Amino acid sequence: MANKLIAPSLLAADFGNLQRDIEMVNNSEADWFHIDVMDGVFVPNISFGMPVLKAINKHATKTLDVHLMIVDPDRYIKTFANLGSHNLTVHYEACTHLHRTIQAIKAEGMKAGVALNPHTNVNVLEDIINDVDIVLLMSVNPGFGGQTFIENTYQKIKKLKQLITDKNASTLIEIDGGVNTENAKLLTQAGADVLIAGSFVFNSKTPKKTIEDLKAAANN
Ligand SMILES: O=C(CO)[C@H](O)[C@H](O)COP(=O)(O)O
Repeated sequence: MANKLIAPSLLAADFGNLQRDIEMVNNSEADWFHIDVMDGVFVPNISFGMPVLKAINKHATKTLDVHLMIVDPDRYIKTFANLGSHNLTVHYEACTHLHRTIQAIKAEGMKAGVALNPHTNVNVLEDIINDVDIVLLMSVNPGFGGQTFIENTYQKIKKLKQLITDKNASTLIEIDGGVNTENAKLLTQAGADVLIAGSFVFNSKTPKKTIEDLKAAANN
């Protein structure tokens, strides 16, 4: 089984001690930093934007996996590339010309991701899956950390995995929301490649060990 990746979500970090939390992730078994940018329009919450990403990039030593929960993301593709993003994920629901957006992300040298809200059927990606590096399945409604995992996600992962196999694509499946050591193994067994975890990691008294436990559960 391929190495399953863990991406702690900085949304749940202590912003007053951001450098400390970034160093913790740097020194842990985590693979990526997950960074949620919210605009208060596409989702009912505002997180952080460019200056914070610039600060994260100064200290982070791992892949920056940026998730744009914003309307009309095309406006900022170049900006996020310049800020050091390695992966840039946009929402299917926020894009009018998804193919064009994906090409624009790749043209800036980044991996292109597409996120699907819980209500969006994975079939909408049928004609574009070979162009997509990462599909991020929201396993909670986007906008807030600490929500309960939506069980329907398992069947979406299996369906998406089948689509990827049928189309002979090499797309990674990333899961976002409510991930913990209870569901990590079931998620990777269903076909997930990358697990994002925010509150489960940063609310833990021993976050570095929690990342280790998640990594072990995901790869068990
Ligand atoms: O995209 C997100 C919310 O919209 C986050 O990445 C999500 O917050 C993950 O956090 P948690 O592990 O606490 O559910």
